[in-house]
Amino acid sequence: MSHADQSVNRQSLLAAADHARALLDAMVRLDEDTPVAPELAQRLESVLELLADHVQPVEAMVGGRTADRSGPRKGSYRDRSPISGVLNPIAPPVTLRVMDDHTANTTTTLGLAYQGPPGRVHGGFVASLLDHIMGYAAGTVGTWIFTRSLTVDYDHAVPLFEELAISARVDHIDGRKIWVVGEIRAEGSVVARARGLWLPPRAVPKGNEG
Ligand SMILES: CCCCCCCCCCCCCC(=O)SCCNC(=O)CCNC(=O)[C@H](O)C(C)(C)COP(=O)(O)OP(=O)(O)OC[C@H]1O[C@@H](n2cnc3c(N)ncnc32)[C@H](O)[C@@H]1OP(=O)(O)O
Repeated sequence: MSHADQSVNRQSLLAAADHARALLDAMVRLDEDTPVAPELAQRLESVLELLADHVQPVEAMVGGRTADRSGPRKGSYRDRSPISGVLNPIAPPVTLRVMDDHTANTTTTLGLAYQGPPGRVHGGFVASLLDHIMGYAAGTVGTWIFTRSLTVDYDHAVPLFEELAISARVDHIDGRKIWVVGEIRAEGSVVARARGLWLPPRAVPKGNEG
């Protein structure tokens, strides 16, 4: 496939991911007695049939930078992230800004697919957002790092449908330990805060040494 074709294909994939995102939103807004339910199930089944011969085996997609170098490039690992992956429909997605001063930030607005208590973002997803943005701040110190500990304070409701500003910074480094703080603001006020510890593995995971 030529570069131009690749780029057109990627645009189509991005559009498909956006449609899938809109589908997730529509699914959680459907009335249980919606008359279109049988047709919806049928149409989605045929979409899955279309994909059946084209989805990659999971082994090709698991892993980091060097997953399956044997075949043609299967696409970026980061594009598949559940938080910032543009090709992953469960990701809002958020566009990360990662800075040289060991900070990371983003903004996002979440809809009903992320609802916990009525009108509020699910607490687990609040933690996931913080974990991800804080992980990227920690990732400015060392490439391979894992969340070892994360403590979230839910100070106030994290609202749906309003722009959330999520930011994180490395607080201090103690040997291998990277301590990070993060927060979420809505309308300028802090609604959730977190503190966490990130650590590199003792050995780089197999297949990702390059
Ligand atoms: C392509 C790649 C790009 C990557 C870019 C980055 C972006 C990523 C974005 C993604 C973001 C999403 C991110 C994700 O989703 S990461 C996925 C979720 N996290 C994991 O899966 C991690 C699971 N854990 C482990 O694998 C290991 O525990 C690791 C490797 C982390 C460390 O195993 P290791 O065997 O080395 O160490 P240890 O566990 O014995 O502990 C080590 C030290 O830590 C101290 N300790 C522990 N807890 C606390 C505490 N609460 N307060 C104070 N101290 C604490 C403890 O006492 C000990 O201290 P010391 O005795 O050594 O002094």
